[in-house]
Amino acid sequence: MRYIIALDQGTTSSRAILFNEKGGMVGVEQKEFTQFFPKPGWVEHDAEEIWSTQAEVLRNLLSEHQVNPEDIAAIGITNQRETTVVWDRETGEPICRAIVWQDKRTSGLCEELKKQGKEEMVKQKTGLVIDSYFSGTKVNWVLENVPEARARAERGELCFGTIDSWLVWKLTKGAVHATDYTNASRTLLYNIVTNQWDDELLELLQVPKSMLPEAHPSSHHFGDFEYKGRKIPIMGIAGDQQAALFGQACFEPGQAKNTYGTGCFMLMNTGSDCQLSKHGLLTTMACSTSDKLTYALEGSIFIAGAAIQWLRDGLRIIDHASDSQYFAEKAQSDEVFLVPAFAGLGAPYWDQYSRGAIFGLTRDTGKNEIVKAALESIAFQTRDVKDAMEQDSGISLSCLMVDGGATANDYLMQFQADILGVAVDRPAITESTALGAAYLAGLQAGVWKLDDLKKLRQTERKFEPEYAEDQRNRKYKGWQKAVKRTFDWAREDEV
Ligand SMILES: Nc1ncnc2c1ncn2[C@@H]1O[C@H](COP(=O)(O)OP(=O)(O)O)[C@@H](O)[C@H]1O
Ligand SMILES: O=P(O)(O)OC[C@H](O)CO
Repeated sequence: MRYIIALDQGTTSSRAILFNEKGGMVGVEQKEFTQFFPKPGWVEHDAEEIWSTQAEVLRNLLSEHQVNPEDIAAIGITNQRETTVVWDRETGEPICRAIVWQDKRTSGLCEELKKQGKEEMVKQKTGLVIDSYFSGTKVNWVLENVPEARARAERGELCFGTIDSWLVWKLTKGAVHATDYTNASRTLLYNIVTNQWDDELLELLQVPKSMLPEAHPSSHHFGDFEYKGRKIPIMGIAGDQQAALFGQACFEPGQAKNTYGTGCFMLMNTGSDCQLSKHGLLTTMACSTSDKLTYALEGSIFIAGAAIQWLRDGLRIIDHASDSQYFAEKAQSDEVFLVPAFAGLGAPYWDQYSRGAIFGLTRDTGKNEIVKAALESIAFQTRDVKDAMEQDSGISLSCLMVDGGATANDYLMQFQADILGVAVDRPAITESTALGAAYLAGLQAGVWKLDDLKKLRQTERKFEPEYAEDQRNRKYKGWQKAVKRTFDWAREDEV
């Protein structure tokens, strides 16, 4: 039996997952790591801790399951995207903490770039909007604010990478500085039409070219990790959301998935068509197994499962995320709406000044109603994105493939089907992200062919919509009214 290891480096935890050649999950190791919130709107990770937790779960997986290193065909890496690491090429040490995708410190620079009228040029080249979410302004911030950083970067002494690059660097002991197209396409520095780092964008954000990793297709031999005297090849890399699209076997144009984790990310494969959105979505690169490029439309929602974490850790009204289902089912009112714009709003609104709010409170509103509104906000945001996606692509979704931690919640899944008016399909393996990374690596290692993978996906449960049309429309209108009222809230000149 041959095995593939997926390293899944997420926003809140590092995981290592062992898959066998039938696509079955044989083992999982997971370790959470520290989230730093040094100032309002700032979110940081310690890149060394990311590496140490990732290395630890990999070691534990290998020792726990006593797999012969000879039987491991390849490693695939998948990662939280956009999070920015800058390290010293000589010592391999990060020069500051990693700036996380949720971090808003570069909102001012983004605003400035928009005022300079750069939005259209950036969109045409990158498929993205100008937002602090992406890596480019974060690299700029590091170079401007860490002492000596700019001079060192100009001298070619510093490397920039998203988390995949950082892990490859560490796994190969500094021999390889690389990334894949999916991750590169989230930096605001990569031209997704010409498929290369873009000089005009590098100039705009003042990032020296010498800092950048080499970009390759997602299935590619990136380098080797030495374990017990054997070289295990790293054969796959993809940003976690593109990996999930691949892991859900959405290989054909028009197929879409939504991943419910800290945020929610809906992606639709658009094939070789680099379609730019007119409705607030992003265009991004999907996984490529060769030099033939594949694109996707993406709706990025910043706060989804994180709203449930907030109920647990912030408000402390639930003990476990899974308790949210129990309280939501006991709720009496249907009129409370919670807009979890804790980090502004992503797709399709892109309002970095929006902030969270709860609407429709009355004297009888209690914990149950708030919990229900938080869960439902995840489904409403998904509906916003799904409508935009249908308008952009001209395709009506007949079914939505779902995955990620919060899909364990049956109340949420049923409400999702109800508010979308289409079926929601939960697969037997909801670890689509890791599975996608394993598929990419396994394809390159010759363990699978693409046709084999199509047969591996199995549905665990399909949630059919039960709402009548008018009920669906009434609820959704309430959400639209609520979300609009949060716009521009934190803008200084707003009265
Ligand atoms: N049963 C549940 N109901 C609602 N939300 C849940 C449930 N289980 C987990 N979550 C949420 O899902 C998220 C974890 O999912 P995961 O896919 O591991 O996220 P990530 O990869 O972003 O760290 C957390 O934000 C958590 O609050
Ligand atoms: O780590 P996740 O699953 O929250 O995903 C983060 C996304 O990649 C951010 O773009």
